[in-house]
Amino acid sequence: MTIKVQELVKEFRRPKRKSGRFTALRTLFSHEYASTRAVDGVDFSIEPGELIGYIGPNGAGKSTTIKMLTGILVPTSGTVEVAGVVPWRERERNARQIGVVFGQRTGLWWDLPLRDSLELVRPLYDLPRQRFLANLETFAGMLGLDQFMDVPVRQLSLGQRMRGDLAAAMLHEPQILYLDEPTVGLDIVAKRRIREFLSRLNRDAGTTVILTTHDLDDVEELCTRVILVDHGKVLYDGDVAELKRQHAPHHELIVHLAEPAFTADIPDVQRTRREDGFVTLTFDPARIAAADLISNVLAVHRVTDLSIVRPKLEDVVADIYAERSP
Ligand SMILES: Nc1ncnc2c1ncn2[C@@H]1O[C@H](COP(=O)(O)OP(=O)(O)OP(=O)(O)O)[C@@H](O)[C@H]1O
Repeated sequence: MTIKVQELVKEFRRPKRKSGRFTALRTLFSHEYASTRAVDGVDFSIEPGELIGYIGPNGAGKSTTIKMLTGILVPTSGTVEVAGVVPWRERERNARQIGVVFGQRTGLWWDLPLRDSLELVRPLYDLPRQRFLANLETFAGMLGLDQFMDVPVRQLSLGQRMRGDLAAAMLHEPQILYLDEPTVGLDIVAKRRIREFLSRLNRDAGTTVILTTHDLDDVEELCTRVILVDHGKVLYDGDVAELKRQHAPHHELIVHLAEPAFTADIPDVQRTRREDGFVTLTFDPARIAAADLISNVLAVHRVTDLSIVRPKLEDVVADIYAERSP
């Protein structure tokens, strides 16, 4: 069930807008086009059972890539293989092995109770009744759907609807799940529930999960690997921890001392006294381990409080975006 993407390009062309009188008419008959390279030579491969964060700023080309992986869009050039299937050539075969959830839209029937809406998934995949019912029970249990199975989809809260969408995407037991912003607009509890579900699915069923999101806490909590894209190109593909090491190598130890002056002299550590009386010690864990630093401080001072602050993925990524934006 490997996903292989090579030199993937998607260009959108639209007629150049003409200015002056009869704008719409002149645009309609114009043969000039403006083109956007939404995806500009992307390569990656994903092994079965990985849980990947596919991230990047607005307009980076994430959704366009997901749409090519799911077979909704045909690329301008390049290749995609999902378990040996070229998604846009064999859409139906591809659909049987993947589940898709777009956070901004629902795949459920608005006017039907959730149960009936999920029931409509069955014929799409020719699922035998017994298998369908067993899966429905499993996912309803995992996602806590039982209380609102009989509520029309239009009356569900965003979080409840998203859980319904996740169940709908998983009823045919796909081995790959694509999620485009599954936690957008959800409160903290609903987000946590979705994250727990994805983590369990990945751990217990070995489902490969590809997740695009602007909520980097989703990535930090769920993913070990991240693919960072901007302007249609891959900027980074690898470990979340390594991305942090490369861009924000320093951690902070924040201490509060019983005595007024900080006198411990520790090489490679920068210290600043904060207005609230705490001292911030900035250190590189590759040079000195947090535990050694703490012992060094405790050897000289009586400490009344301490905490360690590690760089957050959100800050690291915000810095990368900021450096790149014109
Ligand atoms: N159907 C389309 N026709 C023309 N241009 C498009 C189309 N779909 C996307 N684009 C353009 O392609 C670029 C990439 O869009 P895409 O939606 O893939 O980005 P994204 O990374 O998913 O962004 P976001 O985080 O805002 O959802 C953008 O410049 C967008 O305007």
